[in-house]
Amino acid sequence: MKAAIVGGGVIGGGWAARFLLNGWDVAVFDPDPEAQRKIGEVIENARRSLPSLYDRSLPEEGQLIFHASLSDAVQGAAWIQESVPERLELKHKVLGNLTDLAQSDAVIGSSTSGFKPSELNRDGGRAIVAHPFNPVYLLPLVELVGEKSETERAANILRDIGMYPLIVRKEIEAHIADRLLEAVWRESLWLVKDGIATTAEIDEAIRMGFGLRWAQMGLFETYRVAGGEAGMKHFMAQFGPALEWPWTKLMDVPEFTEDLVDLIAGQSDTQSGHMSIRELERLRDDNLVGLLRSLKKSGSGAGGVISSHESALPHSASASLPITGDRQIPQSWTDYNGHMNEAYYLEAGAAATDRFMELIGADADYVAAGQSYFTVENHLRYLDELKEGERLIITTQVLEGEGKRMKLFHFLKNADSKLAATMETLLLHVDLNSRSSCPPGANVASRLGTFAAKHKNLPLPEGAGRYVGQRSQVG
Ligand SMILES: NC(=O)C1=CN([C@@H]2O[C@H](COP(=O)(O)OP(=O)(O)OC[C@H]3O[C@@H](n4cnc5c(N)ncnc54)[C@H](O)[C@@H]3O)[C@@H](O)[C@H]2O)C=CC1
Ligand SMILES: C[N+](C)(C)CC(=O)CC(=O)[O-]
Repeated sequence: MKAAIVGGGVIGGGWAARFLLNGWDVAVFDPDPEAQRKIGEVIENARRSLPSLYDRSLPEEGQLIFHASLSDAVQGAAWIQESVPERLELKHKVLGNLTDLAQSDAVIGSSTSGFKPSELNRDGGRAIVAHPFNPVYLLPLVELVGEKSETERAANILRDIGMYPLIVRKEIEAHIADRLLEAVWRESLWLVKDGIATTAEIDEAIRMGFGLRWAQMGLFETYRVAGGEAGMKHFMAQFGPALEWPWTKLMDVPEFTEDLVDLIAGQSDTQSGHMSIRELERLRDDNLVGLLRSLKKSGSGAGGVISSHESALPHSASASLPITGDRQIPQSWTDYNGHMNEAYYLEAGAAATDRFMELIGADADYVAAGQSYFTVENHLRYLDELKEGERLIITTQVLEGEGKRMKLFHFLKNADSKLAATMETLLLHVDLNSRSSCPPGANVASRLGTFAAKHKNLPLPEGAGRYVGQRSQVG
């Protein structure tokens, strides 16, 4: 599949990375002579962060091509994303050209933060609004506005690349999220202008408090909980009157005088000027990956989107030993020594055991029906360093698979097939109701038996059966 990115700045670069890392070929058209360098840097950031959200590998990267002509860029594209600056006359010109050049079944999306489809298409265009959030390669939300069947078609494509399409029921300036953001932005500008708070203090007010809540429950669910046992009605009775006092400046907009711009830009330099924009982007991305990975555990908010995208990604396969893990090492798995922390070798090995259980039919349904395996012993050997962003591939050999016992040997290798660790793990089959060991069901026993019989012909892996501190036999 091919996507064409028209305008490759902050947002176009993010779109390019999102499509590319999900296996699409990407063609870019942007007259800026620096566009290739800038997009290259955004894609580098995306490569170190997006795959770290997943415990499976993403599809192989597509091809990235820069074109000097708009018609070459859009030729054969199934998705065309316009991300030129937010000026209506420019959007009209570009979207008009795109309507003429695009293949008839291509989705044409506009990244516009505020214009409505009826404004964008005034000169005969056929674009829908596909409004993303920065960084586009990590944040799933895309607000879709436009004709129903077109937005539904677009939503399916966006889900396939791990995004969360939110179809907006009626067109309105600034859609949903930017209306909310603008209210916070407007109030913040007043607080700085009136000398109430600095940019740094406002950012602390957000990130030390409600910013943390919003990522996992949003506004209404958070306030429902804040109403205590009496819930939303009590919350509204208690805080409703304050809306009329009012606490806020509502629609007043402070004039962007030179003084106000200097004040805000100066405070922002004091607050964050010690880091370059690229460094700030990497800090933001690492934090987002950590937050999103936590949300993934509970399936909350954007974490649920990543889990459902992950479950649609194919597992890697091999002819010899089964592949039970194929993933990128997230930055959050590394430690003060600059490599993957020992605890995460166990996490990766445990995930490989879970995957092997699925392969023999001891999957989520089997567990829900009351049977499972418990790990009773592990032996991990740390043989080589693994670094942030490296690919980790795990294969598994069955050493024993009879009756209640299942002994597995996981090989943890990097992309160059260098062995970084081994994990030998002994599990017992259990009845989850009685919490005691028992033989597995016939299907699981048979599938495990097939693996065990096949792997019996393989040599015993070097290191199998070792105890802690055993001296090396070599040399
Ligand atoms: N920056 C943000 O936080 C967000 C921006 N948006 C929207 O995305 C769109 C783009 O914004 P940014 O990426 O921030 O702007 P930007 O200024 O970073 O990038 C715009 C790019 O468009 C290119 N361009 C200008 N004229 C062009 C033309 N005729 N054909 C092709 N390329 C052209 C420029 O060279 C530049 O690289 C706007 O509509 C904006 O409202 C949406 C979500 C967030
Ligand atoms: C400031 N902005 C209106 C361009 C912001 C957006 O449109 C969305 C975002 O990523 O914050």
